[in-house]
Amino acid sequence: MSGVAQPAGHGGPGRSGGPGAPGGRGGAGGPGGPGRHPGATVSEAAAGLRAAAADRPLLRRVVALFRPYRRRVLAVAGLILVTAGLGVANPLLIREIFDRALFVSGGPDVPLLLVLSAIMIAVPAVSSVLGVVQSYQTTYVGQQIMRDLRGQLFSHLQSLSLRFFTGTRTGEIQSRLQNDVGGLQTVITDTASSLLSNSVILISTLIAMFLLSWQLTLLSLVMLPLFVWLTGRVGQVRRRITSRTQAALAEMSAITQESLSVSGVLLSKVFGRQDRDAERYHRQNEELAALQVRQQIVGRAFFAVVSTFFSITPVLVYLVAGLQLSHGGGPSAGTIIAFTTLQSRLFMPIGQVLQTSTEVSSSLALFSRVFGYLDLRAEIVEPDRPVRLEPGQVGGEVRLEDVWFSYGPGEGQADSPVDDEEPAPGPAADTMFPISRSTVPNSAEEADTSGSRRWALRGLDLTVRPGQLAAVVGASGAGKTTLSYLIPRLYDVTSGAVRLDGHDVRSLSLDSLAGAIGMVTQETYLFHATVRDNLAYARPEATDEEVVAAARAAYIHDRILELENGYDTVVGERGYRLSGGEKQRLAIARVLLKDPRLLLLDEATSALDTVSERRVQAALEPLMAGRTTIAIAHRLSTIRSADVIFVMDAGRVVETGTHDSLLALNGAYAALYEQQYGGGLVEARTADGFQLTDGRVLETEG
Ligand SMILES: Nc1ncnc2c1ncn2[C@@H]1O[C@H](COP(=O)(O)OP(=O)(O)OP(=O)(O)O)[C@@H](O)[C@H]1O
Repeated sequence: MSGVAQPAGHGGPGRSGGPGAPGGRGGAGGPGGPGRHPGATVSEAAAGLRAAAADRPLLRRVVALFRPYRRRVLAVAGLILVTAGLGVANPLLIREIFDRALFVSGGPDVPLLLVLSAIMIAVPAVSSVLGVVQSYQTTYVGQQIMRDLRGQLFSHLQSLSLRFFTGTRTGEIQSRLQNDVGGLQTVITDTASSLLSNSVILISTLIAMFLLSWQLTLLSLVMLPLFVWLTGRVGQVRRRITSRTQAALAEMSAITQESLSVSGVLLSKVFGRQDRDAERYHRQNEELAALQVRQQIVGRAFFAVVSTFFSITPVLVYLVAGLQLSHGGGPSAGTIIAFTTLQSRLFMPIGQVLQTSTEVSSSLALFSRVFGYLDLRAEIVEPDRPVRLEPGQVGGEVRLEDVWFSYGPGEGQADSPVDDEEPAPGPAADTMFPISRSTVPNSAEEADTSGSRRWALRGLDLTVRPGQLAAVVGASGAGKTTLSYLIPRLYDVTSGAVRLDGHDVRSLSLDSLAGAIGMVTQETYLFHATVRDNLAYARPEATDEEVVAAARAAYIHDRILELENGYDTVVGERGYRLSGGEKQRLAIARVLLKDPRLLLLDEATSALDTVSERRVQAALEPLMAGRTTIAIAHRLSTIRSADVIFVMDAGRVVETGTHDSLLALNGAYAALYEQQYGGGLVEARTADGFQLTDGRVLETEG
């Protein structure tokens, strides 16, 4: 079976990077993924760098992101070279001013002083203007790349099957889209340009210093190893704290998503677990606050050390220059001033280059997390030359042939490594879905004992002819919903085939397949938008009259008119302002508007009260008319009027027939009819009782 997969070795989806991570350049926690324990540091950082070096393909991929913007990138590089180079001009000019214009025999050379001063004013002014242009270009390129990545990621995630979404926490997906991609912004805009500009500053400063005095330059470099060591150490500590900060941020975002969503709030209120959720949140919150304090302090301590170096090194230069002068040689006053000015330009770039190099591995980790999502293999893909079903020509025959389906080795885990997955059957033509029988047990017993897979469907065969109403009945967990998911390819079969009008659904174009099928699921999802927009989602080009006609047919029109703003009323996210039955009727109207040839209906009566139940039932009648309907049936009337009933048990169809023929069989269906429908007395079970077939209602207590 194929599956969406995440390349092994990258941080799991449970952790997110965060641009909010203070002090960090949005770096993630290194290739091992954040959230690692503090402890090993030098070897850890070294391993990170080795991993980064080994990650050539990743680097190439990162570089490829810049390709569409290469002209701008080149322009930025040019600007960086110029501005960083200009930086050494002023210190050198200082020497000229001191030695040639100010302190010369016969008094200052005023004309030269004016010329040099004018140049000294012009250089920083030009440099600043170029700096602004450079910032604009860098930010622009960074933002474009982020936009591209976000767009790609969003579209790609949309193309993934339900398997991915059932196996991944929503908070985590959001975190990758926002925090990880967001975290890359600083990496893209800052890391590369800061590496380049600091390198240029460093090299140009060193050259200028050597030109002024090689002896004093060597003296300045004596302190360097200590400085390098210290910077590296601080970098490691900061990186470790950043990793933990990101882990805390990701956890907090997942907790927020879980406990502050409508369903989450409902659940915690009903179970009285708000305190526990709050405590979990507070724990992470506290850790985050403590980590941020540490991060600030480490950063501050680092700058304290850097400024101490700044203060100390000129003193050394003065001392050595004094010694040289007392022996009759030594530099001029202008040289000393120019030299110490240059010196101050030396340490900051060294520190930043070192810091950037440790951040490179973090940045790569962040990239690999984003690429990890982009690399998740879309399970549901179109063949190269898909068959298009023209809307008017769909007959509506559905056939399942020896269908086996498992939610996967990881029980719905979308991001298990690719290697663990079996190869997907290549979708091409109808006859091109050979499944190695070795992957499919010969019998359910074999499947049971193999232990490696739980089969939700085991060798299902069924045919629903065009225009038929097929009822699927069976105990909870029998596989009814799963069966309905395979027809619109929300999942692909593990083996066997699902055919629509004789075409394997895997050979059809995805939009024509979606166009042919309408689905009313157990849980109705409504967007945070107006009633009209929610209805028109099915067919954006529908006229107002068509929308109203669909609502009327679904017996929801009058209720809509009672709402505050009628069709323009905004229904809350997930439609919480409407009752379950009203939402179902809206969902029915939505599908009516779409007018699909094939209807998949999950009749969820247990969430309705008896009054809504009757209304929904009335709404369903026009919906089922004139199309092939496969109903996961909970209403006796649906079952009785069905042309064919499939009785499912443990992933198999155990009986097939009409109501009468199945009763005569006196098997599983007859037992279900007796138990669930009181031998024909009960029409449907609802949240508050039983709807009886003679129209009466039996309310259960409580
Ligand atoms: N996303 C999933 N991941 C793993 N297993 C799943 C998933 N969804 C369903 N299952 C399992 O597959 C089996 C069939 O489930 P399915 O939802 O199709 O049953 P059902 O007959 O529709 O039940 P119900 O009437 O309660 O809705 C069950 O054992 C269920 O636990």
